Amino acid sequence: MTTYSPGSRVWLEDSQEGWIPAEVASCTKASADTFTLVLTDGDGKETTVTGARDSLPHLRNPELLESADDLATLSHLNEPSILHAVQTRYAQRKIYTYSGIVLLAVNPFEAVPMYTPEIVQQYIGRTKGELEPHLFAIAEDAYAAMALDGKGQTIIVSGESGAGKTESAKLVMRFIAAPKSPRINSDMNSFVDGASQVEQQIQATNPILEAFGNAKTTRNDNSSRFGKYIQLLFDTNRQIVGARVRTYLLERSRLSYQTQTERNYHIFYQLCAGLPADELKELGLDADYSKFHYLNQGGPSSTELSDRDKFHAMRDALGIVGIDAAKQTSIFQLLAALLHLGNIGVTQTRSDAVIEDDDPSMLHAMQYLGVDATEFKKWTIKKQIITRSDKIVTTLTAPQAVGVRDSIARFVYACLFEWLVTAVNESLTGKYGDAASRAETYVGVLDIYGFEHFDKNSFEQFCINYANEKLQHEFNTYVFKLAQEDYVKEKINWTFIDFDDNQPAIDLMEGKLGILALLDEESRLPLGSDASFLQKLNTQLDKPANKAVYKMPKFANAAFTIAHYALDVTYAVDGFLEKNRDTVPEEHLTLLTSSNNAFLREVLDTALHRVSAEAADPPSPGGVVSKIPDPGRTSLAGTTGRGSSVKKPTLGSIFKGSLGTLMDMLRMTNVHYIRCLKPNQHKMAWEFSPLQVLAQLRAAGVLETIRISTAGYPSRWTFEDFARRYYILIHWREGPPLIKREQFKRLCVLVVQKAAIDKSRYQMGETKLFLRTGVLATLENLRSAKLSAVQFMQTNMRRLIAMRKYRHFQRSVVGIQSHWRGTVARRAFTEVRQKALKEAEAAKAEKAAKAAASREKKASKDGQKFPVSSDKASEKGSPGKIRIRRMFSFGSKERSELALPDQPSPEPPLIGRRPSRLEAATKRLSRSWHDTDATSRRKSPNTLAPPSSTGPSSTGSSNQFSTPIYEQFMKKPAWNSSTNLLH
Ligand SMILES: Nc1ncnc2c1ncn2[C@@H]1O[C@H](COP(=O)(O)OP(=O)(O)OP(=O)(O)O)[C@@H](O)[C@H]1O
Repeated sequence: MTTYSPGSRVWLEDSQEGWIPAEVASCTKASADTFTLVLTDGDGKETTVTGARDSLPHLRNPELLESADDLATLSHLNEPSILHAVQTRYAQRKIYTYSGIVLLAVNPFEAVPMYTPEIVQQYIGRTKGELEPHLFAIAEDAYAAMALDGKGQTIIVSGESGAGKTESAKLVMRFIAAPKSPRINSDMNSFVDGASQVEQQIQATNPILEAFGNAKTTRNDNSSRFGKYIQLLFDTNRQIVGARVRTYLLERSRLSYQTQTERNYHIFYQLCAGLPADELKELGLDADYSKFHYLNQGGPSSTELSDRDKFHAMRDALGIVGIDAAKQTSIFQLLAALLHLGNIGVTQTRSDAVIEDDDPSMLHAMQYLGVDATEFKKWTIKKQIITRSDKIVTTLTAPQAVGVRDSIARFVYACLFEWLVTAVNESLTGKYGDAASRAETYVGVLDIYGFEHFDKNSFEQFCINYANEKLQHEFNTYVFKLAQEDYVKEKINWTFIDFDDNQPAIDLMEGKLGILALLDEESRLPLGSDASFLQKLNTQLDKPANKAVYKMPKFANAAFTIAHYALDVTYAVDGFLEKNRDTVPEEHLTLLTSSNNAFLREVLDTALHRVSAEAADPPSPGGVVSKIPDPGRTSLAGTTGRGSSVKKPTLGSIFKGSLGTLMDMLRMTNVHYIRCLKPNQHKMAWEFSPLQVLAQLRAAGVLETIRISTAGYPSRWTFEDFARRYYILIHWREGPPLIKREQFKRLCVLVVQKAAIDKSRYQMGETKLFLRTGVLATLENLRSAKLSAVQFMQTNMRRLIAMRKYRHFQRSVVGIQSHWRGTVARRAFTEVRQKALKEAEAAKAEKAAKAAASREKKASKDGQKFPVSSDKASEKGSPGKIRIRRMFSFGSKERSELALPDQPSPEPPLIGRRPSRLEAATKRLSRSWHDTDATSRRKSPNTLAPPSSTGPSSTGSSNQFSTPIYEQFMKKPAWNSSTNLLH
């Protein structure tokens, strides 16, 4: 059990973000089994939580694990931690994350450079986990497993609409179909340069299926409105020999109705935009598609140009899969017929529906369908009820007649789609399934709609969620089985545990007296209704045995609720019967199957009768039956004959049948999972809406899987990996030697003992160490604490060494500086002294000359007296002597010239003895030095910088010594470099 203590990192629930990080400020025991936590979030806001240990906030993982590329390695496996890991990685532009055997793929909503030929090359031959998570890693894993023992593989790609299933499935298929050493191609969308014919055919299926099966919806501009399973077939040499496509539950209602923001199937717009004018005219069509009722209910098309381009691409693709020009024209005629069908005017007179005999749309439609217009009109506005003894014909109201008209259009379109899939398959496997019979093994890719829940959920959501419930069951069984297999293989003590399985929900839907059975029963009653269906449901299913899965909603009358594995969904019964029956009246079926249009007959024949019996492809001419299991196909009729003896299957039963076949096949294969996630509703690149993704993680069963995982030992480490990471937890004398001797298991034992992990919380297997949830977090915390202590010691030791070095360096610099200053001062002093001596000598000579001159004068004017009145005359000595005296005397004019300009007061006079000239000069020089130095030191007190160039010597002072000395100093680079160093 994980513990809370001050400093523990937790997740606090938040209505906007889902969860926000917080820290435990204090933890106290409130009662015997309840605790009170005071939490502080990032903004410093305090929150107090009180509750039993299980209800306390989820713990956060150590930072190292927070953006782990495999969620299964998280120590605290909880919703917020998983969401946070996916969000952090997405913010780092990492769209793929593993969650055990599942790859989570978050839609980037913009082209990402992750599928280049270079990246394809990187993933070929590499095992999952060697490189960053990627769907190529999953594809390579599947291919390698298939190549190894020939076992069939299936990659299930699921997710909600717009999450990126189709794009992911296409990339996976391209990777698998790519030659295993493709030439590098600069076009990132086509890394299969030089693809073989089979590969080209496989790629050609995309534009065809997308044109006929995709449409613009509010959630996705290119939404696949059907599920599909594509099987890539390989021979014994693991070379691709062909492929097979199976489709599930095409959304038929779209053909006759679309909401304002959605569109009909792309093919209709492509036809109007891309067909040449003469061909359009021939078909009675118009480039302005808004003239057709089936196309003008939805929003305006903003992609006409791309519709035209796509039409040509689709036409080329039809050619590649072997549908020739004549067949193409027949297809376009049928499509034109459907558009005209939608334009047939139905009016109402009193209580009867009326269609004009010469309605141009009806005539056009019947012309292309090859059906008699009178008969068509009759059975569109009338209805025949066959009783045991009689046939009763009644008239229909206008809305009922419109309903019949639309059901015919939907039925023909569904048959056309089915025929196309068959044609594509013939091209991919050869007419007699030749490739399928040569194939030894396969990799299948299932692109299936994810769990859906809207404000109003109807029959479509019921079927989709039924499929997801079945897939989830397979998934749980598979994950659980895998987990347990590992325990057995590693020989650890393990009691097989049961997990809450979703079988009850599946039984509720498909059981003998389940929802689908009751719906079929009601659908077959001539007077069956949605209300009586709901009544049946409540009578049969609202029982204590179903309490956990079936509920009658409190606030909705015409609805029922199913507790799915992901969440509870309430279905409105309104329209269930109509959608389940969705078939044409018997009279119309007869009209269509006996049409003059040979192509229409072929289409219906293919769709209605080459079905379940042909579930396994027909034997090739050589009589070899395919070894490859067939994932089933959408059958539009039962297994019995044609005409009135056909027991018309309901959509529900068709879907149940094909799903059953699919599940049988999945059980025979190794399954790989890709769960696509849509990060936001407005298709914005790199925007992440946590609450929305959380709902998808729940719906994708990721959290359910985690729940299963946490029941056992979710963290598994090989002894070596574990030892190398955690050896620092034991004594340094023990760890490294054990690693050197490769005694990893022994080291693991020492680590868990040293960390005082309870024995019930880990198990030693044969090659792996199994840890219960939370243990890894404890070990990570211990490791972080130890590393922090080591780092602390290292930091302080480094600081000490650096300080010592610094002081030594500082002393050296100061020593050099004082030596250098001494040298410079001595040099200056010598210069001054020499100059002074010279001047003294000159003065002496001058004095001698003057004395001689004076003596001469005296001799010539003997006896004459001269008056002495000026100050100068009072000075004793010769003029030279007087000048020298003035120069070195204090208080004189010369002295002031020598003084530094900023010297506040003159030097006090020497008391007693008058200093010698040399003494005075030396003293002045040294004082000048000292003062200058002090001034510059004052200016930059913390440095050992040389005297500033703006100091006294450069301010125009008359100091004849300081200027050249400073200049010398300034010229010395050693000063600057040493100064910088000390900075
Ligand atoms: N790997 C990717 N890189 C770039 N863009 C992507 C990727 N995957 C999906 N997209 C974008 O998301 C859009 C929707 O993707 P996609 O059609 O595959 O969704 P989907 O899950 O198949 O939806 P639906 O169920 O409605 O068919 C694409 O048109 C594309 O713009």
